[in-house]
Amino acid sequence: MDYSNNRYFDLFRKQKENQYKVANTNYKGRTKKLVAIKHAIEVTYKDQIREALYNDFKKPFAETDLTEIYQIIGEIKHAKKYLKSWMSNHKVSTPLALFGTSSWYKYEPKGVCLIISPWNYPLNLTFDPLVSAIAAGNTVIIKPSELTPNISSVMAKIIKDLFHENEVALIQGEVETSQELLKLPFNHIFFTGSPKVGKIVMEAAAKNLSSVTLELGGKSPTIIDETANIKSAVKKIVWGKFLNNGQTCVAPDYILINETIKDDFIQSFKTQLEHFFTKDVINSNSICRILNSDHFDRLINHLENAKSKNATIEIGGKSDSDKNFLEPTVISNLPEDASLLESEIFGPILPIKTYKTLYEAINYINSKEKPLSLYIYSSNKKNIDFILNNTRAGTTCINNNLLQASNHYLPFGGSNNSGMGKSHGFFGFQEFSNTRAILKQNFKGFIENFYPPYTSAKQKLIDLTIKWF
Ligand SMILES: NC(=O)C1=CN([C@@H]2O[C@H](COP(=O)(O)OP(=O)(O)OC[C@H]3O[C@@H](n4cnc5c(N)ncnc54)[C@H](OP(=O)(O)O)[C@@H]3O)[C@@H](O)[C@H]2O)C=CC1
Ligand SMILES: CCCCCC(=O)O
Repeated sequence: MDYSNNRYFDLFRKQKENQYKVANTNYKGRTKKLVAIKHAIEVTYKDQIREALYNDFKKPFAETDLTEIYQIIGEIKHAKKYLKSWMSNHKVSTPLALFGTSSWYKYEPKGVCLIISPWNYPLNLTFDPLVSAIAAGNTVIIKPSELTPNISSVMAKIIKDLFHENEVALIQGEVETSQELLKLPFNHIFFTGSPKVGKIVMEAAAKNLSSVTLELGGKSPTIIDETANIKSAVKKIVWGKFLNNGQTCVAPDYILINETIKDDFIQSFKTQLEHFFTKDVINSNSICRILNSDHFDRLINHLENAKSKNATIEIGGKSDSDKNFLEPTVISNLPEDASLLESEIFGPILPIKTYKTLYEAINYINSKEKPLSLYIYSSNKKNIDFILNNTRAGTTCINNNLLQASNHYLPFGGSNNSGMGKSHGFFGFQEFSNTRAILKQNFKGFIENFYPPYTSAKQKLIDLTIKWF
């Protein structure tokens, strides 16, 4: 296939020519690169990162520190701690029939990789896979979102500071840039974004049989049963829902609550919201803005759709289009065809559905696509086990939310429509590695007894081997 007319082919070719030099960097060399990234984001560029994300969509410094910078530092510390083991030869047992051989497997780099990342946690969701890719010994081309230009420019500076373009390069650009890059025969593509675009990426990857990791989104349900500690559940859900103003892939998308505790939940929710953001939410410095007018309009359309179907606005509902601001809003009595119950909300609106029995709640969840996250608030182990055993999800938190995305020992990712492949820690390292099996013939063993010609004596030996070994 001739890629020479592709405007990024020259860069791709340089990385391809450089891939074995990068691949053969030892443990110390790879951790040195990771430590350089850690220093850049927690010292050299920290203020620029904070300012850039504030200028992109008023992300509070505290949230930048916690959900962007800290997440990457944790990922790097984790990789540093375990990379030597991950990179080692992993010996395996030898079956008797293969007597005379020894076997092991090792993780080898996939080669030249592409990372396409979204706008909502741009540093975290670009550098987290980058840490895994570097730990696994790959070269990387990065295409961040055009929708957060300030942080993309800072990330470009960091990458240019630390890497030659034949190892890691960041290309700023629009959708057309992604589409042009997707035509190239990358060894692996790590995409984070919507299921809609995930399908486009997977289709493009198929043309070159590039392997993919798809970190997608979806409607993450939160079940609250009658045994839940309501006050505790509300505090966690208000935090998880309005962190990044609901623009979080693992945010609780909607609530399924036992009908007997709905009113208590609403009352407690109102109190908690005021405690976090005061009554004057629009001027709170503890909540970011909706990214842009497109997303603002999308959310207002959801609200108008709900009102047109006589849904109940339990909390909030006020907006200010000049500031892309929508109050944290809780809505109940939504009909099944309400748009809020159909597409991922990705913003500060929380639909509430009541249920009579757990079966009803589980059947509703299973009528939808498999979610990225499923949350359970309950103090009844039987209920918790029943939900876990009768639903499917990429990740789950019990009596909390979001935290499963911050434990580097856990695999992070979706299932089917919410994604494929996993990231974070060892799982991210594996995504950017090919597991190579190796068997070595050390001395004469059994196997040559089964070579042709197949005499009756050999057939007897084969029968014995199958029966006993
Ligand atoms: N599983 C996870 O870890 C996460 C999943 N998500 C999901 O991502 C979505 C929100 O992020 P968002 O950025 O809006 O997602 P999009 O899918 O719209 O965009 C993701 C990336 O793909 C690029 N892109 C957009 N359209 C195309 C196209 N037609 N061809 C090639 N590339 C394209 C975007 O570029 P540009 O922005 O420049 O247009 C961006 O870099 C939500 O669904 C959310 O659930 C978000 C965070 C984490
Ligand atoms: C708390 C950090 C979450 C990052 C990925 C997301 O849910 O969008």
